[in-house]
Amino acid sequence: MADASPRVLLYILRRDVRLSDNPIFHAASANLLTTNTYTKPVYGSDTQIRNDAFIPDQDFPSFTHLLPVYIFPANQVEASGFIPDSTTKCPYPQAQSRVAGFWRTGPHRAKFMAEGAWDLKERLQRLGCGSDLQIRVGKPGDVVEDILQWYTDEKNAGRSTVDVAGIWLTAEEGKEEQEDEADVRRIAAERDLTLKVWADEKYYIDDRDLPLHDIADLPNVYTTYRKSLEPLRSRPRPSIPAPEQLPPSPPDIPPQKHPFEIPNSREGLVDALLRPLKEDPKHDLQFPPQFPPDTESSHPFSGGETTAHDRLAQLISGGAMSTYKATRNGMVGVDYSTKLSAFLAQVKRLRIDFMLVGYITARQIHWAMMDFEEGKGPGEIVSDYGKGENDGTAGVRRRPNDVEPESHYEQRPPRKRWKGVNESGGLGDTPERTREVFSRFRSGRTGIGLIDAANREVFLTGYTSNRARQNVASFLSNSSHLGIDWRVGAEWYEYILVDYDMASNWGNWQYVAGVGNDPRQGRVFNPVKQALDYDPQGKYIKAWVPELRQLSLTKSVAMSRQEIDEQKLMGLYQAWRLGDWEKDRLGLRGVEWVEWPLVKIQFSVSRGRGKGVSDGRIRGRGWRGRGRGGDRGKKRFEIEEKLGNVRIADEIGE
Ligand SMILES: Cc1cc2nc3c(=O)[nH]c(=O)nc-3n(C[C@H](O)[C@H](O)[C@H](O)COP(=O)(O)OP(=O)(O)OC[C@H]3O[C@@H](n4cnc5c(N)ncnc54)[C@H](O)[C@@H]3O)c2cc1C
Repeated sequence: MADASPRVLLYILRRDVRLSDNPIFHAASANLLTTNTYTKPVYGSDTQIRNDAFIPDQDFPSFTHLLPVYIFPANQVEASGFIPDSTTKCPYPQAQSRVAGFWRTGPHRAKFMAEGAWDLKERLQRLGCGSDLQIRVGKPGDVVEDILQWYTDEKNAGRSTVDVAGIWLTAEEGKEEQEDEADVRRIAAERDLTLKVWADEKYYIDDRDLPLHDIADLPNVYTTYRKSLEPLRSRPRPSIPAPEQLPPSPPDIPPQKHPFEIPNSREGLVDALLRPLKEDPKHDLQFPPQFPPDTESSHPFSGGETTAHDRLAQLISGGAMSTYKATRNGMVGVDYSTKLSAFLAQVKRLRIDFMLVGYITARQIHWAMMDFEEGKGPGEIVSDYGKGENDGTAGVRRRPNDVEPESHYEQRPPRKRWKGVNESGGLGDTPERTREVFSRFRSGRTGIGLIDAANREVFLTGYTSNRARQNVASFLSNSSHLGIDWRVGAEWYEYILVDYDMASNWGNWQYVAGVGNDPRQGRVFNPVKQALDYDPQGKYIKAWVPELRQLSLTKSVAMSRQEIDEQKLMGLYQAWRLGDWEKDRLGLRGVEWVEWPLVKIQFSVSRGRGKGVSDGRIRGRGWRGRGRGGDRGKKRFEIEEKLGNVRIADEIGE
């Protein structure tokens, strides 16, 4: 006779917090099929299933129940907010960064993660098969140990009949994640339990389809690698549909171990994550940015698989996906770029690949675009519907993503010297002064309009465009500007970004700071020139630096003809360049970031052979980058830069 004891499979979720395109949930659902407790779901006719990924094999333990557990890892997310009694000490060290001591997860991402976990909990509950997500906090090894020990104790005491059948989790290659995995592996071995670490099934292009035999064959340059994979449209494997049934949660569920308590609402979860951040004055700035009136966040989304798919549908049916190539360098509004990064980023990821995985997968985005290109599904009113790959969808497939493992950044030989926040970088700098400068940088009070707008935006919303990030990273790390240790900037971004991803963040910072795999060295962004190019009417700067909103940027040149006043524009880009009369009028006389900017960039726009400036970009001699040559003749301004012997970059990567 079959053993009637419930046999529970423990599934430790990491950054695979979604129901669809999730190989483990799919396999657990397939396990139901093999144990014939329910009828096989009928999937849409075009949906192929990744048979080779999840057909139960001999490694699969037999189980009757599934216990999905999502853990807020205590080394990355501050756990003390889950302790209701403020006199009890948290058993874990504070989750702070190594160089500058920031919290590793700031308020925007903490909220997004809580929302995402809660969304999955509700999605599982809505299946109506008794499945549910358990949320825990701690070191993953400790949480697994506690769960297993609790079942052993309960069984020994005759209070439960549940046996643990095995543990499943997905592989991750970050250093910390590998240590967690090693802990779980050891614990499973000590208890003679089956552990299955699932191979990564979630990349845009599956490992098995890469044209490489060995990681050593990987080109150093991203573009070379990407070209080796063209055409991208034919590459990804089908994604996996969401299961319609799962094994139920076990009858007995271990509680969260003392001293932590898990709130039983989404709001409670958000509060617990935010409490330590609110209570710690250390990261308070003297002048923290305030949300400007009438400015809207470019990233108004909540976390989770549900919102991710809503956003994807909206991008396709609203046409933004098709216009992506033309708009992706924008900075104002929700639709100039996809804003999918935060949904994708809830996974740590290491190797070079195209996109990240979390609440939604790159494959899912790809297949939604394929449907659109082939005239299936939503988007009928968009002109490109059914007409194959267009510039926009091709552009999304090609987003660059050259990354490097977090563990490597400290091992890189220092090719440059930077100012340090804890000790001098050996440049005659003092840490106190560097901290002061860095504090003004974070507050958006450097005096450089584009940088200040970007830093205020990211502080207030957790998001800023790729264009802005490139400028900010260059401004902080480059010796022509602030020359501060780029790792401090990367840690700040780790804290503040809603879409922080280890690989994308550290990889991009390395790249911009000139310590990455970049065939061209010595890139410096001139944020004034960049503002001219990408914010020619000052809309972005005015949105986030409201002190400058009343600055009129036009002048009359003839009856009823207005022209951009380049002197005023230069004043918007660097307020120290405003005349005293204008400063008085705007109430900016004596204001630190106006009168004493951290950097003065000598940059002028002088009339060339042509005349006037249109509402488009102003271009200068020697201009490189977007639309190279295409606008020649339309705008005739000459731009003089006096940044010394440095190369000015317009574009990073592609
Ligand atoms: C200094 C710096 C730090 C960054 N930190 C992060 C980070 O922590 N997390 C993160 O996801 N992105 C990071 N980026 C990359 C990029 O800025 C964001 O991915 C992008 O702005 C997110 O907006 P989006 O989803 O609308 O992008 P889209 O332009 O719509 O691009 C689509 C997707 O492609 C990927 N992508 C786009 N650009 C890049 C890029 N340059 N590098 C890597 N992936 C890219 C993202 O997954 C993005 O969602 C960083 C860039 C810089 C310069």
